[in-house]
Amino acid sequence: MSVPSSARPPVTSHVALSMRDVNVFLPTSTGEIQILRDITFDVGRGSVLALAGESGSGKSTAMLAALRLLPSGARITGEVTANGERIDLLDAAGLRRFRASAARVIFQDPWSSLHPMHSLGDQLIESARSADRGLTKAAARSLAEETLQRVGISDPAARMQSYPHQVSGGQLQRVVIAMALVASPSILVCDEPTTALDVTTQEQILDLLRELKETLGLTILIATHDLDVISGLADDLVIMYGGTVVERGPVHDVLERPTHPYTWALLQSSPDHRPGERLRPIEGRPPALDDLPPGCAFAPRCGSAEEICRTTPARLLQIDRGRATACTRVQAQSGISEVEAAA
Ligand SMILES: Nc1ncnc2c1ncn2[C@@H]1O[C@H](COP(=O)(O)OP(=O)(O)OP(=O)(O)O)[C@@H](O)[C@H]1O
Repeated sequence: MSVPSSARPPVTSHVALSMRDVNVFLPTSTGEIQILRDITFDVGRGSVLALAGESGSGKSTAMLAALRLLPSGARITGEVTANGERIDLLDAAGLRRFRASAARVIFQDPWSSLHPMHSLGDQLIESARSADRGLTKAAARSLAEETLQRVGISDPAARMQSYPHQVSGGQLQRVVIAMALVASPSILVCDEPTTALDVTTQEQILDLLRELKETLGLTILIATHDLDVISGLADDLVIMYGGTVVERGPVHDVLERPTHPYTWALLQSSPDHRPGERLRPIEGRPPALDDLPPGCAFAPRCGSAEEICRTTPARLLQIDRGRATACTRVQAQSGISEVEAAA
């Protein structure tokens, strides 16, 4: 018996952040290039969803699209919903409010997230007051100190006086996380937040994110190359390839029973799941986004590809409760067809 195969479940109140058929086009000297294709996923309220894939698969662009932080000239279609609000329809004032308080972003490199000439305290206070204009400077200061304590910075009052160059990378990433938290966001978007840090520090930052999810009920969308990040922190996993989602599901299901040959190849390329290890490249090269093959984008690198994979575009379809795959062969084996999906 087949299960319902729509890969687009309705957005419910349990969903904090949702992307529906999101396409992103960036301008080039000769026109525009499509970076993302039909991205669809939900991040459950208070849960962690990881985006994984090789470099260039579109993870960062998907995160920027979720916050409408794309470079100028970018064109986006589809729907982005956060806390029940259509982000793709917000005007400039609505967007400023959304980014100042509801959703905050943490980038890979903590040094680039902070102004080198301003004290950490001033930057934390500014961040808190950008989210709540009614907050006095004194209240913002005490919120900043409390938050530094929460993220594991000792002697916060003294640390507030420091400048970024006086603090180690791991401590600085904690400060960047505190800068996000002073805004009391419900959604934290983390773009490879540990990649620039040494392995021990990576572990500490991951522990902190786990703790914040548990104690504050934060919803976290995280992009990563690191399988250890995925298995220890995420509830759900989205695998991206060539600007599209090729597999989606609960993290342990996907890691233990991958359905898409690309997911399988990713896991094979890093069999030990060692902490801090970046995924080793898979044989062959990722596709050029402006020259995708006519069928499945992974077919040229896929040892199991058949004629249909090379000729028919792959579509992400639900094959089991909570599981979706874009592998045409697996869909056929599961008795799922696109006709059913459209019904
Ligand atoms: N401003 C831009 N103009 C043109 N192409 C871009 C731009 N930004 C990103 N791209 C292209 O979009 C694709 C996806 O990039 P993106 O940074 O989203 O991938 P990623 O999976 O996050 O990679 P990484 O892990 O290396 O950060 C890449 O091919 C990249 O070259």
